[in-house]
Amino acid sequence: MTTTTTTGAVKLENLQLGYGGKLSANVSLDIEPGEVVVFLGPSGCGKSTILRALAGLLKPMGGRATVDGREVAGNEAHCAMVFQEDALFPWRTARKNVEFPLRIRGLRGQELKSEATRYLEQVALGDYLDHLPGHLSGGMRQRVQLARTLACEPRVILMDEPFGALDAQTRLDMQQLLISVWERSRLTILFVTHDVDEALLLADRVVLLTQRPATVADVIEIENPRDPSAQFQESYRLRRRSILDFLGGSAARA
Ligand SMILES: Nc1ncnc2c1ncn2[C@@H]1O[C@H](COP(=O)(O)OP(=O)(O)OP(=O)(O)O)[C@@H](O)[C@H]1O
Repeated sequence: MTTTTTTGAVKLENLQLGYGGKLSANVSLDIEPGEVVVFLGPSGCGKSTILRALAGLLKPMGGRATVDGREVAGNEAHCAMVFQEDALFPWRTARKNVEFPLRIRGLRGQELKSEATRYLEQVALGDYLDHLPGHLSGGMRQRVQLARTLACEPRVILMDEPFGALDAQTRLDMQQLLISVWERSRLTILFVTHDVDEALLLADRVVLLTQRPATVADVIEIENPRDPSAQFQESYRLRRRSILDFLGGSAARA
């Protein structure tokens, strides 16, 4: 992987997570700065739980998670989350939504406006600055959410099935948009999906998780990450088949 990114190293060390004393995940994993890691696993295994812990929304039952050597605590500023259902303020325009984290960062006046505009232009929404979320399509709302996430200047972006609710074409467009955003920012991205093709397109590494409690079953290095033409290679077809077999086997055992 060629990247000059120096921040955004994520380390999960025997990280145990759960609810009401019941274990949902027990994972160890080292993620390099600027890496895109995609989690795949059976439904309910604990994928979202891992992201929630990194966002500081869930306290570990054991072990630890660090970002650049610093233990993740509540309200983790270094990690920003993008959910499947957009979490925009419906009464604020696209630009005002993006201004929100910028205000927290201390920006005001013309600088606030121009920075928010710049982030929205990065996601090709420069013509929709004053639109309310309700007047935007699902894909556009996800783009606003991505712009708002970038405006937080996180070291790590956590994406929980962000394109799961979009139609097939919009989903492909969003994948390409995310690739172009990543190429510019080189941020570390942890991404959860159920879609094997999405995982194989976006990831530097795909992490296969077992049934609940999620543990790391396998880590697959992708040779040509973010190259759409890779899907026409035989190696892609074989890898895709083996992942589908793994997921199918997990579902059968559940
Ligand atoms: N707030 C909660 N309270 C209690 N149990 C929970 C809570 N959130 C999740 N769980 C349980 O923890 C387990 C892991 O949930 P999680 O949402 O992380 O799975 P997932 O792999 O992301 O699922 P899916 O692929 O279906 O989205 C599930 O069995 C779920 O029922």
